[in-house]
Amino acid sequence: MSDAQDSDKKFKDQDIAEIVANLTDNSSLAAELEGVTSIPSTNSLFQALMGLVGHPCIISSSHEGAIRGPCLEANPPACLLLGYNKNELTGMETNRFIRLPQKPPRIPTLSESPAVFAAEFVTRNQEIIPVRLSCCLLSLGTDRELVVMMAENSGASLNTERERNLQAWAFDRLGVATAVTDHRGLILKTNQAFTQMTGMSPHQAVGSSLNLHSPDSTDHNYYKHVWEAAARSGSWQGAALLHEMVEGERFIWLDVEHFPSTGSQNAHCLATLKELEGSRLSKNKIIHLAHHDPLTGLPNRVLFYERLKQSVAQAKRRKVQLAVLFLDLDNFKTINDSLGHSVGDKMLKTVGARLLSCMRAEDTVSRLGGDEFVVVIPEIAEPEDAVKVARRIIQMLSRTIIYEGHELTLSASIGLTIFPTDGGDPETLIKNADLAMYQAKKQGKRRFQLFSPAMHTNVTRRLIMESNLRKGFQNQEFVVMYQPKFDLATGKVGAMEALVRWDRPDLGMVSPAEFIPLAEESGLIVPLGEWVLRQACLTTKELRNQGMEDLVVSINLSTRQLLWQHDLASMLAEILTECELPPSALDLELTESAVMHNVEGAIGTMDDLRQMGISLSLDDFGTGYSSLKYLKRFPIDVLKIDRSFVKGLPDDPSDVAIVISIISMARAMGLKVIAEGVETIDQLRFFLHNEVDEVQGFIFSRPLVKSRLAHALRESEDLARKILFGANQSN
Ligand SMILES: Nc1nc2c(ncn2[C@@H]2O[C@H](COP(=O)(O)O[C@H]3[C@@H](O)[C@H](n4cnc5c(=O)[nH]c(N)nc54)O[C@@H]3COP(=O)(O)O)[C@@H](O)[C@H]2O)c(=O)[nH]1
Repeated sequence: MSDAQDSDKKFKDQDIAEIVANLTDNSSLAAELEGVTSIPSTNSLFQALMGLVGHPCIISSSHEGAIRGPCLEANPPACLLLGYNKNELTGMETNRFIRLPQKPPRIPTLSESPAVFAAEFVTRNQEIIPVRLSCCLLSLGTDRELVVMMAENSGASLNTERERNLQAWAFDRLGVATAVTDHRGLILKTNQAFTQMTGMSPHQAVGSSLNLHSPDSTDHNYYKHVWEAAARSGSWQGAALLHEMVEGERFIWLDVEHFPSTGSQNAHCLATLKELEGSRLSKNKIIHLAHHDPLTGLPNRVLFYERLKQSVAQAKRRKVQLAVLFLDLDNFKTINDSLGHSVGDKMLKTVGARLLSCMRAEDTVSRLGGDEFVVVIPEIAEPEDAVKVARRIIQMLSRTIIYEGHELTLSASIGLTIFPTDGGDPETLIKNADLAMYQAKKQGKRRFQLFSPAMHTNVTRRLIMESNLRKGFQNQEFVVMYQPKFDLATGKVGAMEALVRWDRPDLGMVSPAEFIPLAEESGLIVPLGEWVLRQACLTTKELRNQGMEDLVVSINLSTRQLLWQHDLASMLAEILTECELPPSALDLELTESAVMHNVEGAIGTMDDLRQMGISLSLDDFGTGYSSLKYLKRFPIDVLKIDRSFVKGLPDDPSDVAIVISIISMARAMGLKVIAEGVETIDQLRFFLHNEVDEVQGFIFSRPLVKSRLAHALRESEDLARKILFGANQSN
């Protein structure tokens, strides 16, 4: 028997009533519970109560009246907030997911009012969530004690309590059977309609999987395939066979929507289950529905695996080669987002039809979901045959499609694997084809790529680096350095740019150029970026307190932060308030490529930030699209000339021409101009002569560590004035 079960047994009914009353201030419920004499079992009542409390509730071991030891019980809201399922949380040391204040208050017993204090939850993805913990101590009679805690999220960005309650209430009363699951399909929360349909109580459901099978019960990995497909494509729809608790088997229509991870939160899924009435649909029709993509009519992921399995077995028997082509459309999301889903659907149907038209009857063309298609050629004489097919597909797809007045051009990236060289089983063949497709994308899209084993080494290296990056963040190995920007008119430091570094115990300082792209890809950029923002604002406040009253801090925002972090503005407002800084103390540097990634989305966020009073700089200007059409629309204050153009100054005529036109353009638009990467006195003269507002570069100062920063900034200011006025005079 586990600790948790052991301790549950020892709860007294009166204790439970008191816990509820203490934590939820619901004295009438407590009174009612005290009066109940025929409670079926204390354990089930306790479980029900834990499920009823809308806030995250946790029961942990205790030592000398403090929260210490493993977690014994956690309710669904706690699992949801922390990103773990119940089985994972039970038994986990509480200090892994709760950070207590340095001096936590004494935790009183049940007969007293609960202790209420600020603490932090650390989610599975290392996101820190500030919470208000209400705790009381429950003595088990012997020398054992437990702590019962209820958390309220104290983050400013959260909705009001009423809104949260309303959402929970609405979810529970939705007429459709619905479950929130983790990314693997483990249930975290269900509603009343779900209980009615499946016969599974919330207590039975949470922590387990849906009892779903393929309609013909043949595919044992059906559940896994469905959740994988939803994760890859954003959603999955199809028929399934539900094994119910009470009534046996039933056909249902399953719709799984994937809610992506934000880097600070794990991915979740929303599964809705609807009746598929057997009387109206024949079993054959249901089986067909379960195996075909409703949009294109092509075999879906389930049938594709089935066919690939058969083809591989046949190729083994006949000792022939087989080819798998994994195809992903290029920039499909942009088409969907900009022209709407009906245009997107039309494109997918066209792709399906075109693929079918260039394959033979014995080949399998299937849609795995989203914009992913796979082609299996069951027999080829040599790999070159598959290469020819890949070329034909690329050519065929690139023919223009006219739809509702839009002239659309499609392209795809294709990864190729050959059986038996690149894999002896369906899973390996498809995994390696996917890897090769990823390489084709990286190399510029609209191309194909044959798999090579070296791709694995690259991926493994990337995974190791990603895991090190996460560990490094947990172990606080990151530091922020600051590089001053000098006002050319006064020689004073008007601003400083915060630049993050990874100080690895084994390798020393690692440049952000190496780890920021990986942090972006893995989603770690969100918590890391927030940490940089907080550190930089705290440092700026300290410097302002030490006499640099108008100092501004520039902080780099990555693409992901700008475009996908929906709480960016509220998070910035929170940090500024916390650090007691006015918004004018903050300048955000956005790269041209980040902004161009999604122009409309970026402009929306930029407008919000500008309205808050935060200034915006366009970084690396000139290295990307440099579209004047867009530049005019961007709500920015500063244009930063990229150091790649500064490098050749003042001798390289192209650099001179580019930099002078950037400066005149910025002037015409009323923007401030900053030059970065200024290293030589000649470059400085050039910018003085061309009346640039500020410069940043090694000529005055390299990035500085935080200790003695005020002193170092003043020293660099003295040096700048000497060099500047010297440079001015010799001009
Ligand atoms: N999203 C985030 N990106 C960040 C963050 N911190 C840094 N970065 C980006 O990483 C890139 C590389 O930065 P770094 O190695 O820190 O290089 C900066 C300066 O050290 C360098 N610099 C400055 N002066 C000179 C010089 O005279 N010569 C020379 N060779 N290099 C110089 O330039 C980099 C600053 O570039 P920019 O941001 O374009 O102004 C870089 O792209 C950073 O943006 C972060 O926290 N988040």
